[in-house]
Amino acid sequence: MEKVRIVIAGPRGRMGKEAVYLTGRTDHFELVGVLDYKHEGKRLNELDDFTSPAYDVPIYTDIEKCLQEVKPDVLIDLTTPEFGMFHAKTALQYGVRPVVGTTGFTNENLAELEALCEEMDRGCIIAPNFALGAVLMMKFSKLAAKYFDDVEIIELHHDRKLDAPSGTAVKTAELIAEVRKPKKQGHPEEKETIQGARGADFDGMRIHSVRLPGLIAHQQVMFGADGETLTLKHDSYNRTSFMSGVRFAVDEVLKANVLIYGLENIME
Ligand SMILES: NC(=O)c1ccc[n+]([C@@H]2O[C@H](COP(=O)([O-])OP(=O)(O)OC[C@H]3O[C@@H](n4cnc5c(N)ncnc54)[C@H](O)[C@@H]3O)[C@@H](O)[C@H]2O)c1
Ligand SMILES: O=C(O)C1=N[C@H](C(=O)O)CCC1
Repeated sequence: MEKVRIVIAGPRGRMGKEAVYLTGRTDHFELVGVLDYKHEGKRLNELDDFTSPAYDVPIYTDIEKCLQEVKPDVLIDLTTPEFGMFHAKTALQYGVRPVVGTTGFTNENLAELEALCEEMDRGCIIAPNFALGAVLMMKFSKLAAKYFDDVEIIELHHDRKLDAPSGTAVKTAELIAEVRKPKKQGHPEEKETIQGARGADFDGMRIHSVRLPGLIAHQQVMFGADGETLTLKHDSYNRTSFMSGVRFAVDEVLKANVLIYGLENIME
């Protein structure tokens, strides 16, 4: 089997580091370079967390130079929305398929990438959550929303997280909105005595974001009806939990020539 040539953007980050280790333990993956905003000209294995010879690859700060020199098949981005968008666009323009875990993309970003995939005849996967259990929680939430119109999403993350609500919560709300009868929840005359008490409003349903040290990534989707509640809950206790989804996405993006937003679209 030919190896998949991979570049990782954000290799020193919490997720990027796990993705680098994933390439080290996956026989058909080959890390061929990384993209950082510093350390140009160094080799990744010169840095403390990556001393294995498997990580003797160049560090680039210029994406175009990186793509021209190492010619990857796939670029995995785990950075920030601003750079994630720039990396995904540039990769597609070079015929390289992006797998993006970075969250915080706007609908305009998604539309732009969708058009670029079509123009370049290349796939791109944007996965707000790579944990397979979290994807199932989202799928089950959509199923439950056919029967329950009242729902609140409570997402809980570590306190280093930049975006709120989480990409997972937004995606869950979007999936629910596809099937839920439109409804403004709560009492029609309810008033917040402290601003934000009822959370963010998405199509009349509420999203609550909790940020605490000690947490990694967690979500509860709570449905209510007369005399009953149904709670769907997922917890990631470490970042290795995301890596089977990253491996799956890399294998799938090679077969794709369109934008895939969410692993639920390719998980049967
Ligand atoms: N899809 C998922 O399953 C999933 C899981 C966890 C986190 N995330 C998302 O992934 C992203 C990263 O999360 P994290 O916890 O690893 O954050 P982090 O802050 O630990 O890592 C981000 C890394 O990006 C690097 N970076 C910033 N600008 C860069 C640039 N221009 N070029 C190259 N590297 C650059 C930073 O140096 C940093 O190391 C966030 O958007 C987060 O929401 C997604
Ligand atoms: O740690 C993060 O940041 C995470 N972000 C994703 C999101 O925004 O949904 C997925 C889980 C971890």
